[in-house]
Amino acid sequence: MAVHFLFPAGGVGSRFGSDQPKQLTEIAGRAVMAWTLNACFETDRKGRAFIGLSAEDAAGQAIAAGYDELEVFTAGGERFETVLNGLNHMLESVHPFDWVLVHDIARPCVQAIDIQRLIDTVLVTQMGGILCQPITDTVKQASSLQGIPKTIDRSTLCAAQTPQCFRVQELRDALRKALDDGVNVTDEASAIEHISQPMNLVVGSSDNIKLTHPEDAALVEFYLTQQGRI
Ligand SMILES: Nc1ccn([C@@H]2O[C@H](COP(=O)(O)OP(=O)(O)OP(=O)(O)O)[C@@H](O)[C@H]2O)c(=O)n1
Ligand SMILES: C[C@](O)(CO)[C@H](O)COP(=O)(O)O
Repeated sequence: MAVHFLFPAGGVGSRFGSDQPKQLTEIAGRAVMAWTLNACFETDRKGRAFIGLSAEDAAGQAIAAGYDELEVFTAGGERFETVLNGLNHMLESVHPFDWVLVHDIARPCVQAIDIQRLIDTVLVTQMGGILCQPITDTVKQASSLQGIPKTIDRSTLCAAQTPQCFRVQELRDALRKALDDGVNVTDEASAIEHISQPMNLVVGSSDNIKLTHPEDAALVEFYLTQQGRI
């Protein structure tokens, strides 16, 4: 079965706060979305690649047009809607049992070696999986900023990254069910958890950060430099 990429790229970056979608931010002369796509296309994926963009995002559309292998679909108002649009679009022409790697366009420091390890794990086990990172801080349960918070055993916790890889139809159906059931879906794994399916947790790299706040741009540049990509 093929392994495809789906890039949700319809966000506006409200927490980043610039006057354009954050994935258009230039780092060392190249847009964040281009750094992300270049890293992903270094992998041995043997599948197609789809990107969800807003119709108003002319600059994003222009960058996407520079990649022959990218197929564009229309993004939704929320991340899960973009992913759902993409999966529905894919199911018109790919095999439902194919695998899809969903990767935030806003994670430009992802390394091909980590994506490849996720792909290999999924294909060997024939079970979906996600890249993740063990939590290093002591974690408090804090429903308010007062009172005595509970400390949570961090050995049971990890931070979810992307890519997250599942079968195309299973993920589409799981996302739909999660939405029908009113479950808050911030990543693909949330939907798969809701249908009680197991998945692989593949430890990735701590530099696979998401460009979220303005200060993350300097970190992205630092990590890309450290990786020898700048
Ligand atoms: N309607 C949306 C919202 C988000 N995303 C994508 O989902 C990924 C992760 O989302 P996030 O970091 O939340 O991006 P934004 O929505 O752009 O940021 P913010 O929440 O700060 O507005 C990004 O690649 C973003 O482009 C998307 O495809 N469609
Ligand atoms: C998918 C994700 O990047 C995994 O960490 C995350 O869930 C996106 O959600 P956010 O609320 O926009 O950070």
